[in-house]
Amino acid sequence: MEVFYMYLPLFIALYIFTNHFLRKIRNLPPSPFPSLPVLGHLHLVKKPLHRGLAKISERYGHVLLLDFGSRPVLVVSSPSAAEECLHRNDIVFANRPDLLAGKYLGYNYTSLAWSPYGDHWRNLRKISSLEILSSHRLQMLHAIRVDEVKLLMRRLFSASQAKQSVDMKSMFFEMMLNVMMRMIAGKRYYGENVEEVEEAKRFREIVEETMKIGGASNMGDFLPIVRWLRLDKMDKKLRVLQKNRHQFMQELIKEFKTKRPELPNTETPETGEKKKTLIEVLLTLQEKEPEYYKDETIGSLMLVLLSAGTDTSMGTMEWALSLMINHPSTFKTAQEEIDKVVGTERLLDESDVANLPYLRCIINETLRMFPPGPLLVPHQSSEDCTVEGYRVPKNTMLLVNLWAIQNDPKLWEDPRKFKPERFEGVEGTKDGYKWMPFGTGRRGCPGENLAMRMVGFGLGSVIQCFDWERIGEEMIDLSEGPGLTMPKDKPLIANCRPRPEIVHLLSQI
Ligand code: HEM
Repeated sequence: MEVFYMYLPLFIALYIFTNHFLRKIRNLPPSPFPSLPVLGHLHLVKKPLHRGLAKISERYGHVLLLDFGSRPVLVVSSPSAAEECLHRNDIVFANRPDLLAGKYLGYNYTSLAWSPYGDHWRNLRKISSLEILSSHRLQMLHAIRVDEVKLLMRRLFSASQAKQSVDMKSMFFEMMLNVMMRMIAGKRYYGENVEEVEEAKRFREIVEETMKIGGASNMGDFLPIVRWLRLDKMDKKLRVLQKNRHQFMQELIKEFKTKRPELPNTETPETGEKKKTLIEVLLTLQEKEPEYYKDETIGSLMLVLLSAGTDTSMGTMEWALSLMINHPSTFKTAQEEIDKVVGTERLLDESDVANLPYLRCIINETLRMFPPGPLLVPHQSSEDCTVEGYRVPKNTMLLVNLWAIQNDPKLWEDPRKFKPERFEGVEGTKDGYKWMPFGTGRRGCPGENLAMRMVGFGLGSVIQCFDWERIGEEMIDLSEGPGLTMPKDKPLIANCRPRPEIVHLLSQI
């Protein structure tokens, strides 16, 4: 035994060096030295993950193969490498890794966001695209978004009359949740005559917890020993969270099945077409194919859309308004643009956003600096492939460091400066994978159209109707908090004053 301990350091050193040289011989992408037994490169990776990985890439290169414990992880942080993965090798990388989050929150890898590339995923994606996220559907459900933006304006107006500061994180969240819930299940949680406060609180906690622990930074995913010894309690946390999520959705489905709420204004006047919510469509499909469209499948799809749609869009509006309050001249330019295009005799409508290029530049710049998916959602290779000449083995997890690409000083002048003007004339183009906050390719975000409409509409309206001020001398704190969707560390609390020229419109809402 003594001899074993004597030679242990030698064995470890031998393992590390052999491993390192074998990588070169096998033409694998570069990786920092050393990769330790058991830990791999985890000792080098600091949180938040996107920043920690950006530091490593700065030093070792924009295509890296890291060992997260026992799991090989390809980290790419340049537009050309991202293009190779998400365009040239799009199908190869269209899988998701088998992380704990996908096991628990993704209904054993069967939900839209976690399911492997294949027929089941294609079907879920088709249903969500056709039945809720297509331009046609979005147009049909336009009235819901108008209602909810008006409700937000009314609430802000009342708060300003009462000289109260407003918590814009909550305000935007509540608006987004109402929009999503009404489009999905014809139900709202906030507003006058709504008695669902407890349910809304429950769902908010569910979304917050999902974004906190639902990602790719759980140690148990990489170090089996952590799971076996239950050192990070992650299995338990995820199991409890999933129980709550599942229960919430099943109650919603049950309520819908027993009451089948009559939705107001369910026909489009122009076509007479019925405005079905997603849950109605899914329950109709269930009648035809009960084996496939189980309550669990229906709940899982609604959960993915609700969680993916609410936090991301809300966060973008919150960051954008925070940035503008810190940059009053940008805010003024946006307000002047709205006054010129929309005027002060009517409220801004979603359709106006197409004619407000500066507002769109502000949104693009916010998504560049604070992308809600800084590492996208992890992908995984389904077979061997090559990236920038290196061999990437099957079952390698892929992290595209979008944050690093979108904040790279070699690609962007003064990347940490808020300069919406940089998007003038080029906005809307993907510009060679330099800017892709919604990802791209087969697994790219299916909600981009809805998100851009809602963010533009919500943000444009708060700019048109109110002037904004900080609550104290200090600038709005722009620190990032922990969590999947890059939340602000501290919620945005601010004062709003209705603009005198718009008061007549606000008092009529
Ligand atoms: C500002 C708002 C949003 C941003 C920045 C955003 C961004 C993203 C990103 C980066 C991904 C991962 C892409 C990849 O893995 O390559 C994604 C996936 C996804 N997003 Fe969004 N998203 C937003 C809003 C929405 C909305 C409103 C919905 C729907 C209601 C939605 C539904 C989804 C779904 C279902 C996926 C998983 C797709 C799949 O795995 O096939 N997102 N989103």
